Amino acid sequence: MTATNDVIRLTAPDGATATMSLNGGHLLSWQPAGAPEQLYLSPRSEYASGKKAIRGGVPVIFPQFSDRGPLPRHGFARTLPWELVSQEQGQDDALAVLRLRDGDATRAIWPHAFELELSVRVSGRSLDIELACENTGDAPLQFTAALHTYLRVADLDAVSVEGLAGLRYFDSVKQAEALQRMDLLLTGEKGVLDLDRIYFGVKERPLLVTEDRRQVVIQQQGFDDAVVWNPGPERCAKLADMPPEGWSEMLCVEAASIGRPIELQAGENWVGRQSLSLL
Ligand SMILES: O=P(O)(O)OC[C@H]1O[C@@H](O)[C@H](O)[C@@H](O)[C@@H]1O
Repeated sequence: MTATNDVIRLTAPDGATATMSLNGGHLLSWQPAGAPEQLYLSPRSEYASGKKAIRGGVPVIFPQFSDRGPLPRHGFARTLPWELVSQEQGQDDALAVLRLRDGDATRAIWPHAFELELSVRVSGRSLDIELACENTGDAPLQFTAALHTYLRVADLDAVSVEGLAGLRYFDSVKQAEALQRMDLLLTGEKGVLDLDRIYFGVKERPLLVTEDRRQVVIQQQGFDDAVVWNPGPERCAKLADMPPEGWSEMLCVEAASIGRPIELQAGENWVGRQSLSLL
């Protein structure tokens, strides 16, 4: 395992790897043991620190999801420099812990004292991403958050997501609430393209993402909701940091807490986790 500039490479003894950037506390790559890359990273992504978030991998969304508040879109954690707390190779895994604390830049727009820790663990065919927040101030604070995972797919038309049946969702494209009736969400379907939905109350339900014979199980803890996002061709064309066809090679399945913001009293902690396993 090495740390070059702001990039940290984790390698488990079984060959599973992950790469993280201290810029944004951003997971860039996950390669399970004996399997290809599982995360999408845009070839047009901008890496310049403090300017734009990296497009792809797993951006950390904190303390505000999307435009649901006065802060910059998706908050500030994804564009600030994080520090490396620890990095180690265990008997059957590799782990890194990154930290972000409040500073002048955050207090100028969000007047709270906090400490975020992002822990990433790779082992075999699984990846665990844990986001912890401690209220280090003396007043209560509230936030929304997400682990904005961009899954790499070969062809969105062949991808389905199972496990959301019966849940209410907010359709951010139509700006309306709806009920997910079918268990199978065909993400590349005509009419579903430009998919941007917040599913409420997912909690610990496992979600199964299938593309031909590849299956990834995603399970979350601590996060209430999940977001499924794909910009589709038209919206993608407007994203300067995505190639025109990039939308067909990715699907975001995000562990999130949006509907019910997380409240922390002084000294309290919250932990949210997203675990991915390649079957
Ligand atoms: O372009 P950004 O700021 O990284 O956001 C990407 C997308 O992130 C998703 O989480 C949101 O639901 C979408 O509405 C948004 O477009």
